[in-house]
Amino acid sequence: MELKTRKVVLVGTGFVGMSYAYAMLNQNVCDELVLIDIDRQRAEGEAMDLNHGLPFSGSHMKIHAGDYQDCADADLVAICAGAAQKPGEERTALLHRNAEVFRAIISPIVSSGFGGILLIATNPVDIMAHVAQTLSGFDSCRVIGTGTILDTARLRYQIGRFFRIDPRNVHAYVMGEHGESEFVPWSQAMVATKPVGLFMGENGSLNLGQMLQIETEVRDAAQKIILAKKATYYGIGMAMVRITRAVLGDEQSVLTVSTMMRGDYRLNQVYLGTPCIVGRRGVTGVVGLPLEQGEQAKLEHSAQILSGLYQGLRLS
Ligand SMILES: NC(=O)C1=CN([C@@H]2O[C@H](COP(=O)(O)OP(=O)(O)OC[C@H]3O[C@@H](n4cnc5c(N)ncnc54)[C@H](O)[C@@H]3O)[C@@H](O)[C@H]2O)C=CC1
Ligand SMILES: CC(=O)C(=O)O
Repeated sequence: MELKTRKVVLVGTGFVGMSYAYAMLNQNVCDELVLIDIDRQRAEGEAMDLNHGLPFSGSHMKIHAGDYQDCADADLVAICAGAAQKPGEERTALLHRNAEVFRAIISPIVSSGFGGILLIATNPVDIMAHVAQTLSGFDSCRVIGTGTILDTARLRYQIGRFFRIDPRNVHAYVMGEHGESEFVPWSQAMVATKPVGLFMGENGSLNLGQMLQIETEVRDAAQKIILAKKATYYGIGMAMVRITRAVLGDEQSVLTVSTMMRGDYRLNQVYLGTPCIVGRRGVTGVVGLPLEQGEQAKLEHSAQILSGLYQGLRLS
């Protein structure tokens, strides 16, 4: 019996796209990786460069530049195409430019007959995932935004550093918009199974002021990196690989991706970041955390901002 190959198409071979591709190669995540960019020459050059790393990787991945017809039999299409923030610019300032980019990209993906999962990283990612879902007409479970997975990684890293604990043993989430209105539901933050407020590490326990400081550092991390080196890409590239692995391996992993709320947290018809169950069929469930009243209000505030911006596009 012939084994089914795992095929991924990447649209947008800039900083984020190529960090994703490089991590995909190093982690040997799929059998075929196709690179698409409006700048075909760039996609071809990137494919050549990655192929020259194959002899060092232990991977047999087939990597090549392609076009939208390649989406027809792909398991997952990842989109990182579009404009990125300049120093001081908010993610939401990119909305209209990137909505135009998506009008050009989504239609040929759909026309190819693509039946897999769409993974969106382009900012502002929650609204861009919603735009992709509307333009494609796909069931929302098949259209996933990277949401707050990167912010959550930044949070886990910061809490781990404070307590000198492996971040993989920190279970805490950033929820809401991947942007200014995101927040940490501290009532749900644990080290191992112990609430973060009760945990004692080498530096003692985490007080409210320190929690606020960590939350602010997480929220401002992107601006700080963009000011220092123009763009952020390694973290998001690896986060996208994590989501891709969950989909291709049908892992049913809990990841803070952006998905359409359908009555979850008493919210409807808005994409935002929340812990979700991710597998072969995309998002198969939203993990409903018992948020405190103030945390629920922050989530609703985030939803209101995202919903207003999406509706301003007048797509449907
Ligand atoms: N979700 C997240 O957590 C993160 C999202 N991002 C976002 O990812 C996006 C990409 O960022 P970078 O890679 O740094 O930008 P970049 O400018 O390096 O790359 C963008 C690529 O998109 C391509 N492109 C533009 N229009 C296209 C079209 N119509 N069809 C095909 N390709 C097209 C460009 O040729 C370029 O290669 C930005 O929107 C950025 O804000 C960046 C970091 C984290
Ligand atoms: C650029 C961006 O969205 C981030 O690094 O969080």
